[in-house]
Amino acid sequence: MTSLTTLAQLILKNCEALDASCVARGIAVPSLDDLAYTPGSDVANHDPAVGEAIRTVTNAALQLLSTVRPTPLVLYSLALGGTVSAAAHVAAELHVAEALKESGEKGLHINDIAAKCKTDPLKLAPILRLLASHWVFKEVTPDVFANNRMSSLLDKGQSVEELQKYPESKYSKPSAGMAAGINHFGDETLKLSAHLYEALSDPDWTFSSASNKCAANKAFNTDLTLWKFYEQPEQRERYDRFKIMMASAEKFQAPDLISKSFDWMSLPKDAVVVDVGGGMGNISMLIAKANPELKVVCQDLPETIETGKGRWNGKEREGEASMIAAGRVSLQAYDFFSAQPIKNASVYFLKHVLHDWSDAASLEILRNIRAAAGPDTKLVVMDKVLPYTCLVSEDTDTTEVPGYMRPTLPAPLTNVGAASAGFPYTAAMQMLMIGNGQERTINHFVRLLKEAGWKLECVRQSDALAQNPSSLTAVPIPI
Ligand SMILES: C[S@@+](CC[C@H](N)C(=O)[O-])C[C@H]1O[C@@H](n2cnc3c(N)ncnc32)[C@H](O)[C@@H]1O
Repeated sequence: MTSLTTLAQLILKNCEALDASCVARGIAVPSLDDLAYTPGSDVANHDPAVGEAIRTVTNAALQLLSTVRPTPLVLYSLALGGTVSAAAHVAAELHVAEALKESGEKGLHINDIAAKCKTDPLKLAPILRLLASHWVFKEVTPDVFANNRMSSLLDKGQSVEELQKYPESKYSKPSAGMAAGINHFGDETLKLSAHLYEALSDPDWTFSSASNKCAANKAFNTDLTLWKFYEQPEQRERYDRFKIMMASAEKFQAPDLISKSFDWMSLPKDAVVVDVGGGMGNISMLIAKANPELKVVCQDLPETIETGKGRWNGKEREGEASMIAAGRVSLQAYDFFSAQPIKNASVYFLKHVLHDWSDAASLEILRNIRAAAGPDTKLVVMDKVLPYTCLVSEDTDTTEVPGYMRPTLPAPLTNVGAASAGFPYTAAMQMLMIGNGQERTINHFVRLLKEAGWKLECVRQSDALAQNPSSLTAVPIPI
């Protein structure tokens, strides 16, 4: 039987290890009341042992909280999670963090904050109080709020006056990526979430794999896929915000993610790597820079390829422009639902592509590549490998994929997913809502690839809980 103290002891043991790691790094354990966040000041770093201890603390603390709190209350708190997202969205849109910047730890009265942010103090107060109860902003004295470590991340790097005068350039500073993400989640994600059941319960949509029969279509009352919807002139602000969020999210990924995604050195000189659905070519450039003997072709839809060509033209990007001039990187317009024009490439690389699509659509993409593949071709898929929330032992799971990291749990923990603090599962929900897409478990990948004529040869993972995308290498099999 699990006692509360068993859980508490697990937390204690791992907190001691984290304290020691902070001492060894010469940093203080950060306070949630710190006035600002600075990169590198988190307890978390890239040390795997630190990551493991954090996951255990997270998991044990969440299990402890869910155990001691009244069960109906735990469920209601979960169901009300969307209100926090809405509150953070309002705070970021009204520029509250910027309004509080000057007043430091003393903070500002809610009436003054509301006046600066041009809103009603009686409406803003409950919003800030909900956030403060989650350590985003701090109520320093009654009705007086100040910034803290978490709310400082909402600061877009401009004054309230500038932001109000030029709203179209509110995300122009590098620090605005976090606010772009908060506003995307509080706008699109929240709207889509509210329409998920409507999409699932529509009798004509329930079993549809079409990417225009999902929550996004109900939420925005459109027949267009989300990507086509975004391309409409009146959706420009949302689309730009999405791109800024994606670009800033890349910074949180492990820096060696791409170099470790495949044994690039094993390829012969002038081997062709096709980055299918490669966007504007960021990843193609990374591969080509690290492996100057390869020829990398980035394929994407015509509009994206055109934008990409402009992007690698400027003076500040001479390195990239010269790789294009030398033919090391090229950009090619191509729709991956049609026949693949490059035959027998050494590698077809698909990063963050398949998760956007249902199984039916993914099979089409994979089969088009399979038809172009030669006997020595490798397929590299980079996506999350979604962990099961239950523990799977080697005895019960017969999947044998070299490199697959089976999650483990110290007793008395019972929920693998809790250690991830939800992240891969919320991503899976987003994929479902934006286009009937899927984040997939290892067995799901094995099945899907096999059906398209590929055998999953190995997987490279930096962690077992999908905090980073994994890289799956497959080889063609007879169809
Ligand atoms: C999530 S992004 C991933 C981009 C890039 N691989 C990365 O990881 O940064 C998905 C990409 O698929 C592209 N895409 C969507 N539909 C496509 C299609 N039918 N043919 C080719 N590319 C497509 C999008 O334009 C977008 O660049």
